[in-house]
Amino acid sequence: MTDLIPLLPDVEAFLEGPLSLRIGGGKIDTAGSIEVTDPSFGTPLCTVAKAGAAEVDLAVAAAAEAYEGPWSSMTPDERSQRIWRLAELVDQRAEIFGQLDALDNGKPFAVARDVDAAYSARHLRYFAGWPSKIEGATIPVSVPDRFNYTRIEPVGVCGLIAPWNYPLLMAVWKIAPALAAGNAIVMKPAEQTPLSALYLADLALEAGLPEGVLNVIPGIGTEAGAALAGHPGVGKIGFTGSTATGRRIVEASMGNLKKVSLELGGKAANIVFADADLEKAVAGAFWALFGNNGQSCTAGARLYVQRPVYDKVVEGLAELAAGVSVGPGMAEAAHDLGPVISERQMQTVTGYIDSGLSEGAECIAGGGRVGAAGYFVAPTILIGVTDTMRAAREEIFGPVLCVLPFDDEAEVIARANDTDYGLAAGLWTQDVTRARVLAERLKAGTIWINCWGETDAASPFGGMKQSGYGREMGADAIALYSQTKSVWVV
Ligand SMILES: NC(=O)C1=CN([C@@H]2O[C@H](COP(=O)(O)OP(=O)(O)OC[C@H]3O[C@@H](n4cnc5c(N)ncnc54)[C@H](OP(=O)(O)O)[C@@H]3O)[C@@H](O)[C@H]2O)C=CC1
Ligand SMILES: CCCCCC/C=C/C(=O)O
Repeated sequence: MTDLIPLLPDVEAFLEGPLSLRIGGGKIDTAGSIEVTDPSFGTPLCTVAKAGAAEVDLAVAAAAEAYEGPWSSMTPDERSQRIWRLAELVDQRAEIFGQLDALDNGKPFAVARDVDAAYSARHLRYFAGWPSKIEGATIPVSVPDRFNYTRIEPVGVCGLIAPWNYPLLMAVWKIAPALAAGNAIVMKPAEQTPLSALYLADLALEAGLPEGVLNVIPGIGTEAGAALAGHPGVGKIGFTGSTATGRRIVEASMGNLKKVSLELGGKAANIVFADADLEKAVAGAFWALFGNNGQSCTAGARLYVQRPVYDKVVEGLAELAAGVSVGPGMAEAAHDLGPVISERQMQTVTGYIDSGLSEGAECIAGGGRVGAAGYFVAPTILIGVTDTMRAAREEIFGPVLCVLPFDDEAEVIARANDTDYGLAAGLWTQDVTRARVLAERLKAGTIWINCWGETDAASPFGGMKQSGYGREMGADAIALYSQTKSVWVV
């Protein structure tokens, strides 16, 4: 029997509910509900309200009212102060957020608190600085006796759709710039992980955001998500999730031609050259995939290793895999990884392992489910993989690393780019010229050189090709949630 961290009284009270929709500053109950599962045990965790199309209408109306009313009439400084205050509250309640994400996502509590919650607070703080810096320009037009300038204005109501892999952080990646640009929000968290977003909506009121500025409506993607994406009152959708769902969102958005930004799937190539600092490269490549249990769009899923160091790298990876500990999100004992998100995801992931093995790959670590309770998959390393195998081409989104040897630079660039995705790529080398050339030639929105997974609220993040479009974070994220107006004066 695993000892579990006791629930904080605030978390117990929150889970007792009602876990209603947060709309217009109020709590709205619904006829239907979502049963949320604890993936660490595969048991029921709680029941939350489920938004349908009618509740999406309500939430969009509440957001529109808040946008037209108190939110737009605040000065940039007043908006800044409220976003900053929200950041402070996220920091102060990091333990609560940590427990909520550990419970419904399964990630280790310490990670949820020290990474997800801490980065979320930092993200909000960065964007809290923006409202007073969103500047238009005076334009040197060649029309005599005319003055032309631009205003950067909010879109209005933004629909934000989040995934389950970083429940709080992915929500905040969108909420923070959308608020900073002056928009009102309807956020739909993933059905598996609605808790931290609901709690954030309560904190937003405490931080002084006017009622209706941040509405949070748990619901099913094909119902509430689709209704939001198709809603004529929504001017912009910010989405993170699968490429397949991204396509559906674009289709649904066409009715009113709303702006859309998409942060989608990936199958990142991570390249270890023979001249790399191997100790760093092996550990870096290991956690590039196994961090967050492989459930990251940026996971370094295709590890290309130059042939002279291939055996040594494989040996190092296997040693690291043998030392990894897995456990329930709320386990008292420190551990590295939790379960995958759901029984369906566990089947998907183990299915990819089986498909790799049936196509001729060899498993040198892990290989399938761990235990009979909860959705645990052992960290799995496949060698003998070829570029054409399904496990090497498709996004697995779980703890499965494919290791592939290569000979020279031109070959590995071509193989790394031979994918429909283009979110991230990385390389390990001590040759600066090679690093510069690969940074140019790899077709991905983020390139990591001698590191992996670094992100910062100030640095743009997003994909090329079918990994999506639009850049979250930094000045680019403000542009995603703004529109430019040109004003002519006589
Ligand atoms: N890029 C990334 O970070 C992510 C990639 N994925 C990939 O997607 C695979 C499947 O995971 P899944 O959770 O189904 O991912 P989805 O892309 O379907 O889910 C992401 C979000 O989109 C919502 N959604 C689903 N269908 C629609 C729709 N038609 N219109 C609007 N919103 C919708 C979901 O709602 P709900 O879940 O409530 O139904 C969820 O909030 C994973 O195995 C992984 O490969 C998944 C998550 C994140
Ligand atoms: C601690 C920061 C992790 C950010 C990882 C980025 C992944 C995004 C995604 O999976 O959507």
